[in-house]
Amino acid sequence: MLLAVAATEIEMQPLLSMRPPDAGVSYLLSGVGPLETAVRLTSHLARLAELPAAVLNFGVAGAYLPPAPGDSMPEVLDVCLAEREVFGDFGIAFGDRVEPFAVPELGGVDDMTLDPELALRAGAILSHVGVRFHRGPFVTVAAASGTADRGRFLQQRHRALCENMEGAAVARVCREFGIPLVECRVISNLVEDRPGRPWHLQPACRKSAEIAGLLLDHLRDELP
Ligand SMILES: O=C(O)c1cccc(C(=O)CC[C@H]2O[C@@H](n3cnc4c(=O)[nH]cnc43)[C@H](O)[C@@H]2O)c1
Repeated sequence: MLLAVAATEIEMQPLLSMRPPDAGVSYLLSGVGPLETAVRLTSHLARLAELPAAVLNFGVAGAYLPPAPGDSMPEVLDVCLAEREVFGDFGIAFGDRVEPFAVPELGGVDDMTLDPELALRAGAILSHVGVRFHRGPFVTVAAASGTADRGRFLQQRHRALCENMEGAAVARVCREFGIPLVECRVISNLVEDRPGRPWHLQPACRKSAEIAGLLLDHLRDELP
């Protein structure tokens, strides 16, 4: 059994509408943000008689701007596969900067490498069908970045591709339960000064659901 997790109806619904009910896959709406996600996912997993073989976290994300002109970064509707997930706004905020606590004991697990084998498999599945994608670190924030400066800070601090509001919480819970996680998102917007350009939420959600369906179909056949 695989578990597909998305934050909102607008991200989940296109996947459900394009797939028949499937004995090999279950679905969970995590809600928006790391707290709601950790609570709902933990509560869901704790009630299962058998844990899923893997979790897929999918949906949309905001791409950080290129650190220097000409640098390659994801653009709107690009596909991104996570190598790591980091809690980007855990610590002490100085304007757009976030610094870790000086006392290490105050820190929890805030930087997680995702299952490398699963990430490789997911990458191979995407490549096999000709889907181009970016691979790299993702940042999770409780407060979506509203300025390009904050985005630039988080991008440079973590060498990250994009930000979202759930992935690190999913990673932390999966680590606790010993479940491999793969995370794949499609860019709906750029992290820039608000209000910025309009978001491409609907096409990004549709594309993200198509990619999620593809990954679920292949991984369901490959995993125990
Ligand atoms: O209206 C807003 O300002 C707003 C801010 C963040 C997310 C939303 C959504 O409706 C989408 C839900 C989902 O999208 C992820 N997401 C997408 N872009 C970003 C971003 O630039 N920063 C953080 N999260 C983003 C996130 O995982 C949300 O759960 C609306």
